[in-house]
Amino acid sequence: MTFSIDAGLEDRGLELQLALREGETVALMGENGAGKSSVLGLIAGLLRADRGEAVLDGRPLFGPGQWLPPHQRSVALLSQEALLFPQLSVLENVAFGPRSQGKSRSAARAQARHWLTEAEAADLADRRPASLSGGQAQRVAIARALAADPALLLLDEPLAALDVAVAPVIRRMLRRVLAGRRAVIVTHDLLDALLLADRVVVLDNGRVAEEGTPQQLLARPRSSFTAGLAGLNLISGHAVEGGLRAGERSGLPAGTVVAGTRAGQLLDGEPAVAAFRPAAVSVFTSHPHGSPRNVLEVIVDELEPASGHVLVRAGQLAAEVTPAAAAELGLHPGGAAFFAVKASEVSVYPARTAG
Ligand SMILES: Nc1ncnc2c1ncn2[C@@H]1O[C@H](COP(=O)(O)OP(=O)(O)OP(=O)(O)O)[C@@H](O)[C@H]1O
Repeated sequence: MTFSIDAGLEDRGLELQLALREGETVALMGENGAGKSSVLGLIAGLLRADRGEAVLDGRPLFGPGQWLPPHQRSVALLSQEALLFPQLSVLENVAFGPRSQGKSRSAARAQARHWLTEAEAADLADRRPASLSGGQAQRVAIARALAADPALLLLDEPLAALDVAVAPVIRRMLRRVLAGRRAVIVTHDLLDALLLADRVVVLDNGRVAEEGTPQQLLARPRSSFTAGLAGLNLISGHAVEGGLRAGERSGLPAGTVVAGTRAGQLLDGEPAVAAFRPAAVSVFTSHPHGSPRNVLEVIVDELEPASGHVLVRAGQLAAEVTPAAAAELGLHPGGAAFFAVKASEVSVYPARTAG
């Protein structure tokens, strides 16, 4: 029992392959505009692909000459906003799915009560949507999505519109109901990925840039997006003996070689990345000649307070210094600086996941 999609949608720049195992929850992440919501739209049947197909448990959702309308797909889409039917009670909202699948009124209601209980919203059964808080409405929306017994659940930033105080409670509930369930969750939040997903797929410009367990991506990020989540500096380029020759997209002067320690199988000339912690970077305002370290000349973009430290941002790089050091060095946006990092602090590994 699997789900797979291999499809393209030209005017959104989408071109992707994605497959889910039985019971697997995948977090779809990436910068704004990377195409995450469009992928959900294709799967749910709100958008039509220009090419390709999607198959859910052996049934084509769409493909050459095939098109299943959204309500026949056994796919439920939950968005940021709960979008409940305002004229129906909470119980009727949740019973709507089973009822339209032909269940009797009493069976549909029993199923609705079950899922309201699962979503920790049983006490809201008789309320009208207009009287619910954002968190309560989202619980009801989750119960409604599950009550339809979808073969695939799609969640588009389900916690994004919620109060910061409510989101953790709903996240915990989602963790329980998503366990062992096949789902795709679009999120910007690392916590959602860590707590809700078995696997993370990172989209960049409509294509899969990277994938792995949340732990794998955080330990060895391969895109600027995941490096940002992991709080690491990332330089992309090609492996050379003893390190990495920075590529054009690194923002470093052409030909810059960053010395580092190889992690994993890597051949010279292979696309690779170098990763290091901002805390491993020492900052100087004049060139630290004679240093055995990598020395990168940068222009400071901004200084950002970060829990007891100051993050010195320069292009795609960051260094962590103490507030006293930032003051002493006279660092300021637009000023030149040198970032020095020991080769032993720099991990160099393949830019692509093996396999
Ligand atoms: N209704 C639309 N009509 C045409 N193009 C759209 C529409 N919505 C999004 N796009 C374009 O499709 C591409 C993918 O957008 P999409 O909303 O899927 O990305 P996303 O990763 O979900 O972004 P975000 O994190 O900002 O929600 C972008 O180039 C976007 O400008």
